[in-house]
Amino acid sequence: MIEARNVSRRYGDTLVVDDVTLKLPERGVTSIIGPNGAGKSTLLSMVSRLLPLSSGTVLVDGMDVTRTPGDALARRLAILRQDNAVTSRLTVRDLVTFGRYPHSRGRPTVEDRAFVEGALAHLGLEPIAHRFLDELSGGQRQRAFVAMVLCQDTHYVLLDEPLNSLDMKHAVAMMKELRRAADTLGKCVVLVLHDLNYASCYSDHVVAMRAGKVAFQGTPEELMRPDVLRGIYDLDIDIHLLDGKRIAVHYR
Ligand SMILES: Nc1ncnc2c1ncn2[C@@H]1O[C@H](COP(=O)(O)OP(=O)(O)OP(=O)(O)O)[C@@H](O)[C@H]1O
Repeated sequence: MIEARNVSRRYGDTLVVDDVTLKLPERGVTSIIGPNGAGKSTLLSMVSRLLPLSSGTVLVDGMDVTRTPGDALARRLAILRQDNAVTSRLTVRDLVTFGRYPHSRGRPTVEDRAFVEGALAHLGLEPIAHRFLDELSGGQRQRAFVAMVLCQDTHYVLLDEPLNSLDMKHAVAMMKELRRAADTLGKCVVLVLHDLNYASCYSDHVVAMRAGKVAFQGTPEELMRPDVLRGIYDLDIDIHLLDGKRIAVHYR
């Protein structure tokens, strides 16, 4: 389980994550939503130790992330960051193979290669596996990075805005792939999302952040109510029931 205890992060005098205490479900898909600047990425970065905590503790399966050796954490938890710049010239297959590093240490086995080919196939990357990352569109590159993260085959899969740059077809395919990872492989998938309707249709649990604090936690059904959403976004959002799913409409 991922557990944050009184976690804060400050920049100068500004608290951007403010005393957050939170337990994330051990399995399934959890979406973190909330307005720009609410602290979602900062929280995810602290959970994955990309960013030091100003105070508090993050535990992953009881291990304090600040004291756990990097390789031990990398075998339990993988993260897709928002800024996926790569400087060296890598092909898609090289990048995805790199995801196996915590297991292969740079010497991929037959099993590692099978994971790579599986991840390429699941994300529809086979036709472009030989292409260099700097020859790809934004959405193709985003899918390659997600494949790298999934290839790490960790129990905890953290993704900061995985739908960035994806068209509707690829966004739906990505969410189905993440659901598959949760449902058939039993993983814990945690993602930062801006689109409420993807959060509503594909999550088991939703955490909403606002101004550095957890403003709401619950099921999509509990989230998708105009009064709850107004409290998170300061916006009038209508909810419509469509095929049993709650759909938000905010255009007026
Ligand atoms: N290096 C930094 N120095 C100063 N302030 C920062 C730094 N990084 C982030 N912040 C501030 O911390 C706050 C939280 O940022 P964060 O990226 O966690 O928000 P977010 O909820 O992920 O937002 P978005 O939806 O826009 O991606 C913002 O006000 C941001 O300006």
